This record gives sequence, structure tokens and C-alpha cells, in this order.
Amino acid sequence: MRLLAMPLPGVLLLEPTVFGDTRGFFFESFNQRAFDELVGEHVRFVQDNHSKSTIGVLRGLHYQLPPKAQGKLIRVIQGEVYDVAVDLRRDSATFGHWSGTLLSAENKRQIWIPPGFAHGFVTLSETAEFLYKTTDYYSPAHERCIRWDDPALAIDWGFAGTPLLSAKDAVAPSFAEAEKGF
Ligand SMILES: Cc1cn([C@H]2C[C@H](O)[C@@H](COP(=O)(O)OP(=O)(O)O[C@H]3O[C@@H](C)C(=O)[C@@H](O)[C@H]3O)O2)c(=O)[nH]c1=O
Repeated sequence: MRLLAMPLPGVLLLEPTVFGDTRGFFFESFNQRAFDELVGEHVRFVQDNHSKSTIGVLRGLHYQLPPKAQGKLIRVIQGEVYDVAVDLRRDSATFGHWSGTLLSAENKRQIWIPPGFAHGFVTLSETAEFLYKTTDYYSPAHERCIRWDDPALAIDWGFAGTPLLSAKDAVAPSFAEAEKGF
């Protein structure tokens, strides 16, 4: 596993070592010891999620409030997405900043987004299957959204069309409104 630079402190982009041969490929998609070494602490995951989206589907921006904040280890096993994290940590020098990266079945990259960030992605391929591990359980009482197109965040999603949103995401509050509840 190789660590690639990301602009938001704490957000890590990981590239696994892939062993290709005449049969296809093999790689360790998760290794607790190697992951803990890269992150510098023991991270305990409790839930694995899998979603499939069609082109133009945008899910986000989502987060859970403490004490149910979730760290997420994310990868794509089919297709390609543009994945975005927004720093919600008030004491952070990059509070309110976003960073984005392409995740695909081809590049096999993984992104670690620790607790304290909002997260979202847009699907760039016809379909994409999205897998992620979380450090806390889903808690509808703690889940919150921020609107994907808030001008204050000015996220460049790298997607030109009108994204397809869930009913919940379509009425998500601005960062300024959401911030009152952090
Ligand atoms: C996230 C989640 C949803 N659900 C249910 C609730 C709902 O009926 C259905 C679909 O939920 P959502 O519309 O919230 O799914 P989705 O929009 O894919 O939500 C996800 O978006 C990405 C960007 C994230 O970062 C995730 O943490 C999560 O918030 O699945 C669970 O049972 N467990 C879960 O962990």
C-alpha cells in the first residue's frame, strides 16, 4: 500500500500493491495492520456498505454528528466516481475546504476520510459500484447533509450535467446553516 498526497490533513489516498499475472490480478484490499501503520493509530471498522449508482448520480454531502461521527475507507469496484471530502473540523486550518479525487475500479485507489468530514461523490461512468467501511454504525438520528452545490464551498465536481439526487439531498441545507449544528 502506497500513500499519495492529499491536501486536507487527515485525508489519505492509498494505492494498493497489485499483483498481476496471466490469470488476472490479486491485491490486499484491506489489511488492518498495514492500514493502522499508514494512519498512525488503530482504526476499528464496524460496518461495510455497498452502493450502485448510474451516471450522474450524486450522493452527498453526508456526515454524522458526534458521538456517531464516521470515518470511512472508500473504494470503487466497478466504474469511476469523483469523490469529495469537506473538512468540518472547527479547529482545523482547512475548515470548510474540500478536496476531491478520482476513484475507479481501474486505479484501485482508496480514500480514508476520518471522522470530522462531510463526504459525497458523483458517478462518472455508466454505473459505479462503491464500497466503504465505516468506524461507527449508521445512525439516522445523527445523519446530516450539506447541499452539494453550495457556492460557499465551490466544489468542482468535474461533472457537467445536472446530477441526480435523492429527495433528502435535494433539500439539503447550506454549509452555513449546517455549521450551526456542528
Ligand atoms: C447510509 C445507510 C443507509 N441506509 C438506508 C437508509 C435508506 O433507506 C437507504 C439509502 O440511504 P441514503 O439515501 O442515505 O444512501 P446514500 O445517499 O448512499 O448515503 C451514503 O452517501 C455517502 C455519500 C456517504 O458518505 C455515506 O455515509 C452515506 O451517507 O439505505 C442504511 O440502512 N444504512 C446505512 O448505513
